Amino acid sequence: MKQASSHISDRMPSLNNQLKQEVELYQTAIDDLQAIFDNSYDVLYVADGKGKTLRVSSACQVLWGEEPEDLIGKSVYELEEKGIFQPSATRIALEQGKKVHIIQRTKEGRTLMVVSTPIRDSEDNITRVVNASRDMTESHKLEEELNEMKMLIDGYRNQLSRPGTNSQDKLIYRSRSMNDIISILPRLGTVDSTVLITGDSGVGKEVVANYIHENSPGDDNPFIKINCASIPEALLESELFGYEQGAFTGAGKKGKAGLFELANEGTLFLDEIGDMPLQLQGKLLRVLQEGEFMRIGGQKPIHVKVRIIAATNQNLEEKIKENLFRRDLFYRLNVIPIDIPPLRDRKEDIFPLIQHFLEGFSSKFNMKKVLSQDVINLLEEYSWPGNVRELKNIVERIVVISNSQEINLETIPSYIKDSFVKQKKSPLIFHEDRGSNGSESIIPLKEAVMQTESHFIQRAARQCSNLTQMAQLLGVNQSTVSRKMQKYGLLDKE
Ligand SMILES: Nc1ncnc2c1ncn2[C@@H]1O[C@H](COP(=O)(O)OP(=O)(O)OP(=O)(O)O)[C@@H](O)[C@H]1O
Repeated sequence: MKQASSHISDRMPSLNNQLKQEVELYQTAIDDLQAIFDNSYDVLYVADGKGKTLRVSSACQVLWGEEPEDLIGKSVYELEEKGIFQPSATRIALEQGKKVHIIQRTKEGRTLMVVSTPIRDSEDNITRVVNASRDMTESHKLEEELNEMKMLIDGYRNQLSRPGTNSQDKLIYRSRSMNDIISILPRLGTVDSTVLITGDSGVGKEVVANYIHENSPGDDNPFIKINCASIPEALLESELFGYEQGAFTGAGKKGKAGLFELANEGTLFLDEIGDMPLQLQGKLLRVLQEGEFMRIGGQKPIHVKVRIIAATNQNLEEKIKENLFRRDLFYRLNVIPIDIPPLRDRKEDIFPLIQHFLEGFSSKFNMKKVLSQDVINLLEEYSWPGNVRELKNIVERIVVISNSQEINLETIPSYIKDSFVKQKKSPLIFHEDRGSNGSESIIPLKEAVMQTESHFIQRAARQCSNLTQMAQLLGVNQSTVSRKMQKYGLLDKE
């Protein structure tokens, strides 16, 4: 025994040396591992089989806003509850007993992709969970921006395919009243003042709105239209202002940009503004005044620069009296009022419109159609309660149903012909005056001749664009037309 102990003591110096070397080796390995731990591209986080934090990279400060010493020793369950990270990858890996990939949000507002791997001992117990967390905040933001762009594109596509847009329609007019209106429109394109277009249904309010946009310098900026009467109130709000994710049951996962966002830097055409619900009128007024609004369920205001063109066929003053339209919104919209007269008050437009639609439908249906003079006279004298829309529909109808190349009176719907019978007036001659007792008044023949001349010259003037055409139509020479126009005060005074 004595011999043996002396033998060990003989070897002590060399054993000490060996141990020292091994300790140094371990120390170097630990230092290397620590360096890898701290400098790995992913932030590493190690917990034990109960979820207690054992070790964490020094970069944890950036991701979770905590120093390593504040985390080490703490349970991941406790940290998750405090919202340091949500959800805990370690907890999920322990629950599922296998490697998991999750997206984690941190209290610092970061988005992490975490791969959590459980390590098992020889008896298959989980002794460690190693998490590698990668900061995805930037790429997540990019993804959100991409989604936003996709939504914008969807919105634009939606608008482009939305039925009822008629930006292809040319604006046709010859009357003085329309000429006065149209002449100011190009100037409106250069300013961003709000325009309110009023007029009966079908007079061409939307065509005028298109014209303003197309004749403005920013005509390639968005021009978005919405009909406030055709969409239920709840839907109208989300269409106009958009919503955040989860704002209401059925709201899309990613939220949605509204038309105000889509129309940014461009024009939003609010058709049938008179039908906008009161609650939304307030929200619209705020956008007009402050240039900002919030999406439904949103917290942060969104700034937009949108030019508003609104249109209505209702009497907004009346609606204000009935407390159905906000007076302050009316004033804010009515900066540039445009009132389009009904077609019956601008008969000079009827013939060029007929010609325009006749050409359009003839070429659309691949037919060559002309109207008889009787038909033209009748259509010119009709009162067009549905205005240009009705005229367009009638022209389409008679082009389609007439068998012959020349469209004659038989093809005209009877309600148009009957309207003259009811009024006891002939579309082919001037209106008959009635005396105070209701009987037809007799006027001197000379005056009757003058009235007839004046009437037919006016009618020819509506159909023709120059004196030569008028002379041809009336079967006289140009100087006669000119002289008679002067006589009846029908020449432009300008
Ligand atoms: N001056 C015009 N020139 C050519 N087409 C016109 C003109 N005015 C109206 N139209 C046509 O008549 C139809 C009705 O016009 P529009 O939709 O602009 O009327 P609106 O006043 O906006 O009607 P509503 O009040 O019912 O919305 C459209 O097909 C349009 O293209």
